[in-house]
Amino acid sequence: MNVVLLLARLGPMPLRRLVFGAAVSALSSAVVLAIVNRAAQKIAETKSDVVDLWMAALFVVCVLLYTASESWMVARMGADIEEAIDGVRVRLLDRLRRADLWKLERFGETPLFDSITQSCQIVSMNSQFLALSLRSALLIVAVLVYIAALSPLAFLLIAALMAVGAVSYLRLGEALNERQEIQNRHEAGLFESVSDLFDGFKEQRLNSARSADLNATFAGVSATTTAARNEVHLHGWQQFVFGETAFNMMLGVIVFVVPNYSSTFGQEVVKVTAAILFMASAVFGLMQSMAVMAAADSAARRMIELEGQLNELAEPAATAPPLPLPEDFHVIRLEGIEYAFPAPAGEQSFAVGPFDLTIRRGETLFITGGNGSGKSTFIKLLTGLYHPLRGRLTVDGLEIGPGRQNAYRGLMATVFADFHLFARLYGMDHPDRAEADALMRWMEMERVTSVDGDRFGRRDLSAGQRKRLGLVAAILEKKPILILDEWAADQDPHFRQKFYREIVPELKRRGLTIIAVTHDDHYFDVADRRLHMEEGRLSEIAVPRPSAGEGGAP
Ligand SMILES: Nc1ncnc2c1ncn2[C@@H]1O[C@H](COP(=O)(O)OP(=O)(O)OP(=O)(O)O)[C@@H](O)[C@H]1O
Repeated sequence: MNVVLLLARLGPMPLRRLVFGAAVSALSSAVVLAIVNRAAQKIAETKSDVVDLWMAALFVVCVLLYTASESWMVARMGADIEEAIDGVRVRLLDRLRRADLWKLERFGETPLFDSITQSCQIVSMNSQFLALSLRSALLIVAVLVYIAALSPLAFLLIAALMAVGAVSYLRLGEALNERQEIQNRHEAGLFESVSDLFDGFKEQRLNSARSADLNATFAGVSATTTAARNEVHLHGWQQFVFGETAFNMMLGVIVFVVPNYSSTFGQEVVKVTAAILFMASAVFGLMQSMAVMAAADSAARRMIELEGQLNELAEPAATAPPLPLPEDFHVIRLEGIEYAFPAPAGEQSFAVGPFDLTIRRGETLFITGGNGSGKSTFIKLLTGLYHPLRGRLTVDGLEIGPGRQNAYRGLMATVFADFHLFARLYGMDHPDRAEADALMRWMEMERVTSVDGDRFGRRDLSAGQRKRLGLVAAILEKKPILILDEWAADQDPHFRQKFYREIVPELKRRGLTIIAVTHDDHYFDVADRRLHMEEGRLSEIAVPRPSAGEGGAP
């Protein structure tokens, strides 16, 4: 039971509480049955309608005990399972945070979204059924013990019938679980289709053929999901109807079979029948809970599995003891660095390197090259987001292994081509207000938005404006190295010129080492060095210097 495993992560106490609550609830319920039977028998024997007050008082106590223990158990269980879910959710996010980039790219987003949102919700909504299942199971055991005390023969027959019924019921449950798994896979496909529609909303609105095709594909995925769901419902009901039939058979056995083999059973038949009918709510409750629990259990399994998978996605830097690096470094050296993307069978993988390169502090380096030549891959290797297959990276002679990875990354501020503008300036407690305002003016953004505390006032901006805010955030980080991937690609001609002719030189003057991927050949002269990428290989090209009196801008 994966929900139990989830709960066990909080230590032994929640499980003990659950068993204790269920036992008290089941026992008090069974005693209620015994009291009712006893009281009814007494009335039948004495033919008197005088109420036995002691028995009535005991009855009230047991009913109150049942109510209190049941409410306490379900409420406690709900709180415990929420705490367990919270723990898993936080751990999932923490592991995700420290995952290796390329392993994460391979893993995909869907299972992560599913587990962090949907699975948590399913477990949370259905967890109380675990408490009810356990209480129902214990109540059934208690009633069986009561029946055994009344008539050992009836007990043996009922127990045997229940054992056969339970095994068949569980077999049907296994078939149901398989269908449930198939349904989950189809639902993940449905989720992917919906994401596709959201991500490509504009494109599909502008092209009716694409929109119709997308719709047909979505309808197909939706139909298979519906079919899978129907299968689940069908198997669920088949299982339930089988359970009901088996239960009715038990009553038949009591009334039609047992009297043939026991001469004394006539005195007990009413009590045993009452006991079985009393057990009905527990049996049907258990059957229903098990169906619901199957969904919660498979969601809990997905959460537990994902935790394990994310463990494997963690990069070595996440667990290695951290080692420091001097912030005032002088040189970064790449020696024989090579990397290749794993390729599907039969296809050739894209490989970059070997890179042999020295970057000196304060240099402005432009990385140029055609689309798909490997510039962004090089940047990911340089920033330590991808790990080279061969070669080594050093800072002032210190090798960047797992222990120094975080300190090394700490030297850099970045604005990637597909950068994300965070809701808050995470990691910056109190950015200097005056400096932030000055930067906003420098980026010509002061009329559009502002830095309020540790967040930007607005984030619903154009692509070029968002990039400007990304640069403000990167400069505010005050890191010695600034890495920009096609930063100016979204800028208008005026600001592009300002970026290359004013901003980059000023940042260089402030001592920053700037490494920028660019296609803007009019401004290559701004760099100290230009490295050109072709099919994954870097070569240095002389930087054109404007002759005296010649303006750099086009
Ligand atoms: N996650 C990935 N998995 C597999 N292959 C990848 C992955 N990312 C990039 N590639 C491949 O690596 C090659 C280089 O990609 P990269 O993004 O480094 O090029 P680029 O020079 O930055 O191109 P552009 O100028 O278009 O941004 C491409 O052929 C691409 O197919």
